[in-house]
Amino acid sequence: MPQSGTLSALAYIRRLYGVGRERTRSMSETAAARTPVGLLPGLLPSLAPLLRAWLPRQRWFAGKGRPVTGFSLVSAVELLPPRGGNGPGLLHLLVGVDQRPEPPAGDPHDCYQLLLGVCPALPPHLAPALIGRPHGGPLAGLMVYEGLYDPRLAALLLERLRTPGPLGPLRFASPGPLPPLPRALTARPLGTEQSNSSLVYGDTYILKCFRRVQPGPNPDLELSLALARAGCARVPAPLAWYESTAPHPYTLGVLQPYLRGSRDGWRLALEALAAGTPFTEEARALGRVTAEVHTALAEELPTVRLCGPRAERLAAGMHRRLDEAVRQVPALLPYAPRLRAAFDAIAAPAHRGLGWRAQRIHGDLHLGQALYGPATEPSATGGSGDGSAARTPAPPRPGTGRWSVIDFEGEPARPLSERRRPQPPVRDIAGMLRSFDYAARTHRPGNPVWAERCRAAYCEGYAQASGADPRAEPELLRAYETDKAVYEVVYEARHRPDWLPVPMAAIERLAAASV
Ligand SMILES: Nc1ncnc2c1ncn2[C@@H]1O[C@H](COP(=O)(O)OP(=O)(O)O)[C@@H](O)[C@H]1O
Ligand SMILES: O=P(O)(O)O[C@H]1O[C@H](CO)[C@@H](O[C@H]2O[C@H](CO)[C@@H](O)[C@H](O)[C@H]2O)[C@H](O)[C@H]1O
Repeated sequence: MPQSGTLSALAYIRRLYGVGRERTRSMSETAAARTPVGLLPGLLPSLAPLLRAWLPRQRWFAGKGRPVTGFSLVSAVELLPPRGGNGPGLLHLLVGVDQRPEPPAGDPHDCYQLLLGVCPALPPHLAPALIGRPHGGPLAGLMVYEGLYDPRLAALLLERLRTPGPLGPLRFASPGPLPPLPRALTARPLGTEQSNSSLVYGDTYILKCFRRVQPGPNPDLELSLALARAGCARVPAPLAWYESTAPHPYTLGVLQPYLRGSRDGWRLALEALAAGTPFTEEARALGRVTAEVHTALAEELPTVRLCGPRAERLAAGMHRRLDEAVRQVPALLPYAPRLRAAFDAIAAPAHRGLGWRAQRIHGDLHLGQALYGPATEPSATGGSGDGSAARTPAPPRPGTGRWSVIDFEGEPARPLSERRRPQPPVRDIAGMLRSFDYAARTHRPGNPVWAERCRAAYCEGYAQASGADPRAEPELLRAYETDKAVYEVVYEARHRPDWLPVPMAAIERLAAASV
């Protein structure tokens, strides 16, 4: 076992998992990083049948429901060469996926980040990670699997993040040196697969690997760095990240401190509903935190006023998204005219020379993005002086903890350029209001009074901390709630059809309300 927190992690991996010297030599080899020229010919054609079956089953695969018609290799890096010894290899691939029909706007194909483990025989505990065994090509006869599920490969990725610098088309970066690695920092994939894939290292760090990537800085990294600069303690500050520099700049992964002992707001809200207890104090505190985050973002990044054509474009965007949503989910059609009235109402002030304040925002705020944790800061390493892992604190009792906000990526389905634009902060508030409604409707029996109380308390908390009550702009709030509900209808239809009635009930309510 390692002697100290600053051990060579390679030596640690070697000892812990019995990875041979020949194999681990690859760590220094990878520093000189190569595109695996020997692998390229035939690699993608041999993986294509496996990926065609495996990709659409992944929660993070955005193109569900449209057959995959082809693949293209955007980049390939051997983080650990396959066939280098007895242990596994790790391939980093960026793969373009062609589907039919092509999306009506934007890129004709999506690009996904894949971290593929490769080994001669898969240990039984990794059986669920199997992608398949290519019949031909450079990996013929080897097992190809989801590399993030293999703690040996996850450890390698963390070690790579500790040594900033280029690696072929990849670049590893950090704002400062990582704290010493605590002992026994075992990696586990986060159980709940969401839009991306996350690995938790010994309850100390969390590494989020983005799946569908788009060229340009991912706002999850960009905004978390800005908030760290602003000294906002409500958002875990990035410790390291990796990106690709060629052929396109993609943000690929971000390492943050893991907030031990915290629980997400969605679970807490459902528990409160089940216990029949109010959630208004938590909602009020969350409103205050949202205001703190918005204030810090407005201090750190540009703000604008959306007047004239820019305000009209806001409404036009909502109309466009509704058009597309109706195409995908025809059940929206009967409600569309009434929903459109809500969108038109926000363009009206533009005709009177008025406008809306806009700034960088979270972009996909809901209860699952708020973590309620112990009021005191966890230590940066999670380790005690001797390098042993710290005990995970018990989750705080209601009223004794504090909220943090995570996942500033915005709505993953939207183009990155759109997600990075300044937007009215009311949009985030609408997202959270929708979430209280979601929780209350998911619970049996539904509890609209609970939701209404939470919604009011959340707005009050926001007003207390920012001086601006979001309810003072009712047209904007309603338009954004409607826009969010439309997004949710498409999201649920695509990812969780059983949940479709939840946002559809909101659509019905919003369409029935008078403008
Ligand atoms: N810093 C953190 N500390 C503790 N848990 C976290 C942290 N960041 C994320 N999580 C957990 O990981 C889950 C997924 O993270 P998120 O950033 O929302 O990923 P995705 O983009 O895949 O939805 C969250 O719901 C939360 O439970
Ligand atoms: O957390 P992600 O960035 O992956 O966000 C996506 O998935 C969310 C669900 O996990 C989805 O949120 C919707 O369901 C939530 C309950 O599960 C609810 O609290 C939210 O209000 C509702 O929008 C989110 O929209 C989607 O982008």
